[in-house]
Amino acid sequence: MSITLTHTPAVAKADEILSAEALAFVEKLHEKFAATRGDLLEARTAARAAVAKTGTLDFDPSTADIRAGDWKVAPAPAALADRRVEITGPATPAKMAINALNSGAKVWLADLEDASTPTWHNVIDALINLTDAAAGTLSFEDAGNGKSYALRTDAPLATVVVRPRGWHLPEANVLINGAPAVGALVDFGLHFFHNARVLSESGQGPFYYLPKMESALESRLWNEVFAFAEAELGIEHGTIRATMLIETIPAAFQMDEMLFELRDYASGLNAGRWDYLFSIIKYFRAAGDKFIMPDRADVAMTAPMMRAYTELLVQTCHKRGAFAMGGMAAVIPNRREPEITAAAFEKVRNDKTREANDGFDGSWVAHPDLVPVCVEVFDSVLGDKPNQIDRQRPEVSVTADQLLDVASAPGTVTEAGVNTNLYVAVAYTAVWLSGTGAVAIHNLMEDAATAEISRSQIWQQIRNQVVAADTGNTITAELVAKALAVQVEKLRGEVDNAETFEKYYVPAAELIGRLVSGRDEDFEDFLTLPAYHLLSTELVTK
Ligand SMILES: CC(=O)SCCNC(=O)CCNC(=O)[C@H](O)C(C)(C)COP(=O)(O)OP(=O)(O)OC[C@H]1O[C@@H](n2cnc3c(N)ncnc32)[C@H](O)[C@@H]1OP(=O)(O)O
Ligand SMILES: O=CC(=O)O
Ligand SMILES: [Mg+2]
Repeated sequence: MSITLTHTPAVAKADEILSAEALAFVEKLHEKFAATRGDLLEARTAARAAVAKTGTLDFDPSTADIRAGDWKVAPAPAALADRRVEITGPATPAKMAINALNSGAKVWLADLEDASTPTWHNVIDALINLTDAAAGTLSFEDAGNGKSYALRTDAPLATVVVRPRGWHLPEANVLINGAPAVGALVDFGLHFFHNARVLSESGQGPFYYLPKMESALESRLWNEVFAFAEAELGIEHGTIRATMLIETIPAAFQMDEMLFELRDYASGLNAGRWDYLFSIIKYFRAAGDKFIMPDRADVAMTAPMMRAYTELLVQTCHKRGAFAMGGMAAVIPNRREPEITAAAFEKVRNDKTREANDGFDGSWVAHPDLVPVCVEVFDSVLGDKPNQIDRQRPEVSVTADQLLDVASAPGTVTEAGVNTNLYVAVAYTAVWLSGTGAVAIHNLMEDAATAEISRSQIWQQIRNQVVAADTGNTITAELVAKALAVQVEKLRGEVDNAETFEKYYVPAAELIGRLVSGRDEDFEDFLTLPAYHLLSTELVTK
């Protein structure tokens, strides 16, 4: 094996993160696990192809004993016993990390995934910030406005739970035997190497959120990675805790199995609603009318299929002694516009109230100003208790048909929805290419998961010749091409800087134009794969 860095990022302390010992550890992880990861990615394609043939999915009879068995996951460590509010956000720039740690949330999901563009600079700066946070030394001076940021000492900081990249993403700046490294193993490996011991000794721990998994075998791979990593660094077995996102449709059929595979490490499951919707569209994109998703703005968590998903998640988690974590309401406040903030608070309060009443143990917010809203709701349901894991849901009985009941979701497909999707998909992709992985667009948080819905919906609508409810027009490739041109011109008018527009918006529009075509050969498994190719070749953002 040989490991090579193609660039050294211009970040202070990069050399410490990329020390020879740390890189040797990452190399070992690759040696042992990269091939299995490759096989599992191929298995994803085969699994989806099987579903495309039958047009359905079901619980696996061969794992019925795991679903019926009486077993529990490892107990929660004290630092993760109360997760009533979790703030999510990127770990770079450092000011965002500090704002999240200081926000009053119990947990900070430090995101190297949906909310992060994996430029080499971002990856390394995030890892440096996380390492400084673990050491308690993180601080930041904003050169733009002179504002200083420091970790608060008057109240507890949020417990850090790091979300590495999903299994699919490569890391082009680390070559192992000449091939790009696995992004997830770079993120996890470097974070664990530098922080596992210091976090464990300070009453926290090496805690992770695991995204976008599609099968229990992928959880098994993480289990093996964790056991190996602990043994390699002399950390006690079972120190790591992992919360898995249930954000793909095949994973919804394997919640028990995924917890079982990671039972020494599992802390809970999270209902990652945005990627979940994307995954349903992706899986059933060519399966006809039964699976046509209404406009993104219409799909609510109260839709029958989303109720089935969240009810099953809470029931499964609590049966196994695991946390059930709620998801993200995408509305965000605006400090300059009180009416928008009031509307966001109201929507988030409703969303969290439903979750807390359903039995979730806590939930996510995207912005510091939403922390008190979520706390208030969960306080009122939890009372003195740190969580409600003891609340069993024996009355819940969810079937495969209910999980797949897209047809009963209220809402329609409209041309207005197509236009919004095109606008958002291009604008988000451009911002992503410029190095920022989450952005507010029209008072909604947009990240990789929400943008995936936007672009995949249009592909599905073209492919299935959906008729728009507002205009009566059939959504065709030609109609979308014209609509895209209009949205791109709108964006051109809104972006002040012509150079920025040419550099990021033009390639973003070209990419989205291809991805939405409705042709099989243009549907990419993840928007971020071709976008990352652009990033690491043509844009070469370091
Ligand atoms: C589908 C999923 O996976 S959801 C999880 C992944 N997505 C995310 O994590 C998105 C998290 N949220 C964000 O990134 C941001 O809130 C955005 C991009 C949506 C909006 O950010 P901004 O436009 O900067 O919001 P705004 O101007 O209101 O921010 C006010 C302050 O709060 C800070 N802030 C906003 N959101 C966050 C956050 N999530 N974490 C930490 N600080 C934050 C800003 O940095 C800013 O700080 P400052 O006053 O010190 O400069
Ligand atoms: O990661 C969360 C999601 O909703 O996607
Ligand atoms: Mg997600």
